[in-house]
Amino acid sequence: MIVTTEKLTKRYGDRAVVDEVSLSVRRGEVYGFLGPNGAGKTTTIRMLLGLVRPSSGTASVLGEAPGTPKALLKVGSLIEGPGFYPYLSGRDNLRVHAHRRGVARTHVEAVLEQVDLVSAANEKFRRYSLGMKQRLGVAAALLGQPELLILDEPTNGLDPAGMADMRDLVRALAAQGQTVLLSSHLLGEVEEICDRVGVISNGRLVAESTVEQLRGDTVLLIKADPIEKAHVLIEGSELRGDVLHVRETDPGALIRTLVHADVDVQEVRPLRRTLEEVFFEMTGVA
Ligand SMILES: Nc1ncnc2c1ncn2[C@@H]1O[C@H](COP(=O)(O)OP(=O)(O)OP(=O)(O)O)[C@@H](O)[C@H]1O
Repeated sequence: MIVTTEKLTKRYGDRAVVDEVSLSVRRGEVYGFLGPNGAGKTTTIRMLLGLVRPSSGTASVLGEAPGTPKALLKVGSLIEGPGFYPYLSGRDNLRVHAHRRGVARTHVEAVLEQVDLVSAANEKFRRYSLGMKQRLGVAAALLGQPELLILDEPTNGLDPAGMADMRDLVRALAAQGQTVLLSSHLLGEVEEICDRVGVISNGRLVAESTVEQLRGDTVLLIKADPIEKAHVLIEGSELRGDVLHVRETDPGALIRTLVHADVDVQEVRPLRRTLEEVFFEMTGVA
């Protein structure tokens, strides 16, 4: 396990903004920390980085207590935009960061490549698009080859193209084996790039599982004629108006059964609950 928390809690006054959160991030996965604004994502992440002291509960990051020098050396993070100098180039900004963190200069070229900014490396930071600025932030977080990369709302404020770019970047890093913990209030985003998801609502972790598990079983929708005959033939099917719903079995076998019985099959398609629907059910927030 790269990260584990045990009943991690942060109270401000008598309000628990993070309330007994127990989560785990495994090596090599992209873990999505999903929740509406104000749910407690940033506070949790700040506790994992040793920036906020928990009121109770524990957290372990790469086997270390959060915020200890040993833990910090193995974690790269992008929370608030890192300080970059507008009049320095992207490359020079990274050199400054590398120097501050005691990372060899040669790493700068490697991370520029990782985030696909080599061709723009000599341009001044202030000329970068928001998406490029964010990628440079990820590059800075990658300096020192951290075992864990933590990104807090990495696509916030980006236009759709920038968001797509950032998703591609996270996927590319994951393909290289990088463990990533990212937070988001965007379901589609988490759905697309994460292996597992922790859903947080009002400070509480209300679910933790793979995206698939979260969605639950897939249901097949069947249109056929005559529908009543199909209903009788397909065990466990439910007649809903003029279509059938059935928990996914083998669609091929199902179609064969109907066709052999002279039932005309017009449509068979999966009815997938979107993560959005699931999320809404769990948090009451669309
Ligand atoms: N220092 C603080 N003092 C008091 N309340 C705080 C403090 N920091 C955060 N909060 C409150 O805790 C709650 C959770 O905030 P947090 O930033 O962790 O949420 P979040 O899920 O990251 O949301 P967002 O996406 O808006 O950042 C919010 O209601 C916030 O107002």
